[in-house]
Amino acid sequence: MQSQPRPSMKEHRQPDAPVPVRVCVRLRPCSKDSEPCVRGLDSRSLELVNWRNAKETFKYQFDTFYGDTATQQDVYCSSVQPILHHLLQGQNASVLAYGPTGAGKTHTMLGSPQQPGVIPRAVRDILHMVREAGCGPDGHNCSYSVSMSYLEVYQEKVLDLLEPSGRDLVLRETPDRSIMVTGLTEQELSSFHDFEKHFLLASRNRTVASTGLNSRSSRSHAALVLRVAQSRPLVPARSAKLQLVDLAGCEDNRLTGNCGLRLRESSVINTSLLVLGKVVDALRLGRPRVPYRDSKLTRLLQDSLGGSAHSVVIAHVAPEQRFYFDTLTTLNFATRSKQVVNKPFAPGALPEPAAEKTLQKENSDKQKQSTSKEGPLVAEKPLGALLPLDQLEPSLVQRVLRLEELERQQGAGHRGLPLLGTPKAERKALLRCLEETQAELEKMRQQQKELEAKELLRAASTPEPPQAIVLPMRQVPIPQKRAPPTEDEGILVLKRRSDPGGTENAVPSWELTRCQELMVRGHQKLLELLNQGSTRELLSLKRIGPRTAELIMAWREQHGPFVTLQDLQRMETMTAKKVATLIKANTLDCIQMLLPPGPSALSLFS
Ligand SMILES: Nc1ncnc2c1ncn2[C@@H]1O[C@H](COP(=O)(O)OP(=O)(O)OP(=O)(O)O)[C@@H](O)[C@H]1O
Repeated sequence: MQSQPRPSMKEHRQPDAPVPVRVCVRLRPCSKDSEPCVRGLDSRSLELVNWRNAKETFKYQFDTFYGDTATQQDVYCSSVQPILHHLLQGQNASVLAYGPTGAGKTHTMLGSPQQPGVIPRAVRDILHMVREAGCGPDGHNCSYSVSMSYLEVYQEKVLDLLEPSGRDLVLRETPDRSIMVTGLTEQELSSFHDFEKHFLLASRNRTVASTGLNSRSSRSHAALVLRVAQSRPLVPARSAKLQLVDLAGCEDNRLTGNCGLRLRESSVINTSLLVLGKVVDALRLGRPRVPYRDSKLTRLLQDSLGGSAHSVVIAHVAPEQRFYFDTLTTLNFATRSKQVVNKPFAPGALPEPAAEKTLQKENSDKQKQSTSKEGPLVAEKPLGALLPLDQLEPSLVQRVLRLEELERQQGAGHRGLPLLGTPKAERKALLRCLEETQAELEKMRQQQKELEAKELLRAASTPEPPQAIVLPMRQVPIPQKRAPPTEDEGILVLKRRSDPGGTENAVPSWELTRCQELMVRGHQKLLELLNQGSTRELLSLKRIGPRTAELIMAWREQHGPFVTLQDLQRMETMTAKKVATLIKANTLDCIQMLLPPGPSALSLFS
């Protein structure tokens, strides 16, 4: 099946005619030691292996597909350059680089001195265009000026990169429904040299770090904003902006090996990209509420998606099998983005509320049209390298199933976007299982709340436990079964009795004391391991087998870190009893990790 022919960007349009978001996909070259699971078919389509059936592939079609041999010039000339002239007409434009970490977004947007990307090329062309342009769109003499701003959205904060202050800048909607960042520095550009000077300095302020998948991974979404202002005698000045956005990549933290701060960053990045997906869905389905405000990123991109800009999404995919899931989600995001329609207008020509309604309807009509004609198809010729099911990580299978469930909830399954082509009966069984799990989870959450409430009450009525010191012990047997007559949990530590009148040769005497503080620290250590430990570290804990370790990793990725150890109960298959046993089995070991090396006497009781 073929997609609707999409209007070329160079076509003549009515000034306020709706324009679909243009969507391109770029495939990064495959690393030497890996087999690809995706390949290009022609200049618009590509195919991705169907992991369920070795003989099938999913086929996708976009406005343009750039294979692994496409150059920076190819991408720029056919996808970005054609939208720049709109800036001189007072209309906004944006380019969004989307895709998983390490798939080549920064390469496309920024490139290198040898292979300059979209940003330097666009700046050079815009400066050239305004120098050449002698008159405005209506033929009157006018003068243009160009300025730049550079910002990043890091951990849900909008930060100025040109003059970094660490201040979270406020996003506001202007009367012409464009989004502006208050207090963001703007630098006038009169030459490319000016741009290089400011941009290079500002780039050092951008948050990048090394992860398991990319030695210079962007830890934030970065947007370069170029503003082209027109001024004419006797007419109010007007301006248009070009947003060039290098989105941070969605991250599979089993592959990145992220922990600590990197893991927290990753969780915020993944959440904002999730909201981006919801915005795209709301727009394409013509929903009355579009959740732009649910994240800073989507609020910033309000113009670009469903707004007034001429937008291009360049989705990036990595061909290696380990990126399979990310490739699948990226291609599906890109497919959904094709159904978003924008309505560019020049400032001064505000869209009427009625016109906005029409735009939403157009989005929804376009969605109906394209879903009945497009979508991943099963290709006749299989892609050589396949991903056998038995080699797939269980967590990958879980994520795919979750995706299917999402798809079902959005009602897209029957409209030509089947992700995996799961047979109906199997899909039904899986969905039933997912529903049961959801119900079970809800029940557990309730139990958790009740437990927490009880715990709070109990803590409030318990007096402070006595302080105890842990001392190294030599040749002193630990009485195993002696527990103090109290219901409180604690750690037994062997402590030297204070012996004020003792002589040098006196045999020291010892006593067992309960120490709650140590246990709290042990629990904290355990929580830290559960939140930041690698799969190997998780497996080194007692009562954690491969499946539980996988579940913990998947949970962390989807929901962020556990706040308390009791949060473990929110995971599938973890009952309150199992969690209690797990905690008890590991607390002593965790305390031992905190103590200086050497023998010590500890015993746990509850
Ligand atoms: N089309 C390409 N041709 C050659 N090399 C590429 C291409 N795309 C990406 N690369 C290389 O792959 C590596 C990762 O690319 P890049 O840093 O652009 O990924 P990214 O998607 O921006 O990742 P992150 O989201 O982690 O910042 C870089 O070394 C880059 O030079």
